[in-house]
Amino acid sequence: MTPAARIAAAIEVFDDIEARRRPAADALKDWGLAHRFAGSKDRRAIGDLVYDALRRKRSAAHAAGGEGGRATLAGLIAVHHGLGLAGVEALFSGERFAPAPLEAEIRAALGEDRLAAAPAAVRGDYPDWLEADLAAVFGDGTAAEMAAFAQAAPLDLRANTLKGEADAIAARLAEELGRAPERPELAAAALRYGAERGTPEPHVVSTESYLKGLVEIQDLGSQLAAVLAGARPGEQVLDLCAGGGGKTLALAAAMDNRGQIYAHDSDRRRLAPIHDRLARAGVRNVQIRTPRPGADVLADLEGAMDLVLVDAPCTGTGTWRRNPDAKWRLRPGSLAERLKEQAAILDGAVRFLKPGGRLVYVTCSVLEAENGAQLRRLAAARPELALDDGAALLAGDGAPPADRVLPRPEGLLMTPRRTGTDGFFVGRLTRR
Ligand SMILES: C[S@@+](CC[C@H](N)C(=O)[O-])C[C@H]1O[C@@H](n2cnc3c(N)ncnc32)[C@H](O)[C@@H]1O
Repeated sequence: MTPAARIAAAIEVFDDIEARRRPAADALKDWGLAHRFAGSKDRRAIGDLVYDALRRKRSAAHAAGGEGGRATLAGLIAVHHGLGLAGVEALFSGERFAPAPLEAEIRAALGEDRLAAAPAAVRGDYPDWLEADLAAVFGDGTAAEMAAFAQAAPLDLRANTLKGEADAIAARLAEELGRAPERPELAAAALRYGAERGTPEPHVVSTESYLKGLVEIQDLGSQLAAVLAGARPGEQVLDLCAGGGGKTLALAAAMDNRGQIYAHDSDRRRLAPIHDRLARAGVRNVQIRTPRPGADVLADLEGAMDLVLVDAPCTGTGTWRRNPDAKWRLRPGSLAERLKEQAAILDGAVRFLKPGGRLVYVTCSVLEAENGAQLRRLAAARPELALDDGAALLAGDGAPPADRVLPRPEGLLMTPRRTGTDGFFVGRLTRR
């Protein structure tokens, strides 16, 4: 397919996502099934365009003075991909399989610099209803912080130190993929393949390193959240919302397989992949506590934990680089639901702490209501808990330097702009 034909396909898929309010992955899959002539390179390029257009939906459409797939793709290519009006006109040629020539209004808008004077929510590509929440956290930096959420995310890996040295694992992966990973300075075990337009993401999951459990796919922010949890060899640790076990595996590596981790999730289907992942990674200090109807499967852990990790269900605003369609689907009602769940989980987590035990709370959200406000509420309701600030968290081994995170009174925030990660909040309370 020509570059112009790929853009025409991206416009079609984008409009399908918008019209039917469906996940981007489903719309792309359907397009692929209906256009079997398109090769894998074409499908990937179309997918990249669609995801990029979703990340920059507001700013791109605004720059092109319209809305919908045509305006958004035209604005994306002119402004964000740097091709300018002439570059877009060459692609929107109306020739076979290319998009039809630009409407006069789009051409006129692209001839101006409409973004410079646009409101922060347009420049930063986020929904208006979150303006106050985001400004409360980022202040004047809101548009810049959120613009970083509109960039494509790298592929981050964690070298599994239970199976080898990070340097040796990086070298092996470089050989298998014919491309050396970067080594982000913020975590000793982190490996990274940057997202470069036009360069396909390496197929890590088919490498021997991956199949043998030498590497896990995990955003650097998630890796750092596990480091900041501060699990030490020999401790008793409850991973209360373990899901597929991303943080469980990182905790086990930090503990060098010593001590005990109990991995639980209220949803047994979410927990299901953890069995294979633990085996592949050579983890031996995890007991999986699968929920059973009517049973308290964690009753014996009451008052016995050095560390309880609550990696809470959240709105996922921190993952908008990877899930840009979720950014536009999020509604106040779902935020309210997550807030209720988080409060209930936090309240329920306290019973497991032994005196001196730490409750570490993690979300992949940047919204204050889901983060600091939850911990302030819990600390006020439970005088036996002391709320630690961000500085205390950063004093631990392997923590990122203070100037790379946004310190908060109740913990700290990582963001794409500051930390080069997804958005993550980490806070900690200690039982007196
Ligand atoms: C952010 S995800 C966990 C991700 C996981 N820790 C990881 O690192 O891969 C949040 C998880 O919380 C679980 N969850 C929701 N409500 C819960 C509850 N009341 N108790 C325990 N887990 C819960 C969800 O099923 C979901 O798997």
